[in-house]
Amino acid sequence: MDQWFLILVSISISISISGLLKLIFNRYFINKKSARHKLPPSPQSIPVISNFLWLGRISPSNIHSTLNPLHAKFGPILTIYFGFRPVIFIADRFLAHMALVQNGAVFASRPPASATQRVASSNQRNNAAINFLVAEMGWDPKVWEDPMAFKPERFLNHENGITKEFDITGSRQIKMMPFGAGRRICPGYQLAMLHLEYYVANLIWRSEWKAVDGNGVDLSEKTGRTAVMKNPLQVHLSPR
Ligand code: HEM
Repeated sequence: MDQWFLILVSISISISISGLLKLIFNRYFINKKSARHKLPPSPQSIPVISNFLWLGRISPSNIHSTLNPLHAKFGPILTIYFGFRPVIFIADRFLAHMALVQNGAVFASRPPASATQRVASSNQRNNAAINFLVAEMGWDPKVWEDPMAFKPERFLNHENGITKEFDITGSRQIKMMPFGAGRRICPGYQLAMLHLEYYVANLIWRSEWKAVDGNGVDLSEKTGRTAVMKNPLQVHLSPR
């Protein structure tokens, strides 16, 4: 009986070890060789250990501080392995337009929702998840003058003396993409825009707003699960 038990345990251990070795071999030798020309650059890392460390290092609250230096070094598109899964990060609006609008059909599939993928709009091609760093695009000073300032008039386009609404769908070029872009753009974006405008217009129409200390509104933000006001707005509200 004892002998059979030992034999069974030895067989299970051998199978587990060979499975693990095969996974590592595939990931580091076969996949890397065939994917070298396909996947964007990736930071050098200690095999296996670093892959799992990224899982803890990149979270919604520190995604920008972790990725910014990597983008500065490797460019606007890079690959990070989360465990054995390649995750591609795109921080450039031209690349986003190329992927989501010009090649929309190729990038139209989606993975199941998970914490990191909720950070930004994401797609999946084969086994690689692709994340678009939408906040980076919306803060680009090359596109937006003084991007953090409250200037609602920047969303109005003037063409041949005619004022046109800003194209939030990014169909011609992406300047910001709060609703995604291309084939899988949020189908509720028009309803959402209407609702938001209606909501804000009513708040202003029905009530007078005065900052408590008489100062202006502080638009600086901090990141938690989502971006929130660093110094929350305190106001005196009175009916008009
Ligand atoms: C301010 C409000 C809203 C924002 C910022 C927003 C943003 C988004 C974003 C970023 C996506 C993902 C796009 C992508 O994967 O590339 C999305 C998807 C989606 N949104 Fe919205 N959304 C809003 C309101 C709404 C409303 C009001 C509806 C429905 C009435 C809606 C329905 C959907 C659906 C069904 C999808 C999935 C589309 C797909 O995967 O093909 N959204 N939204």
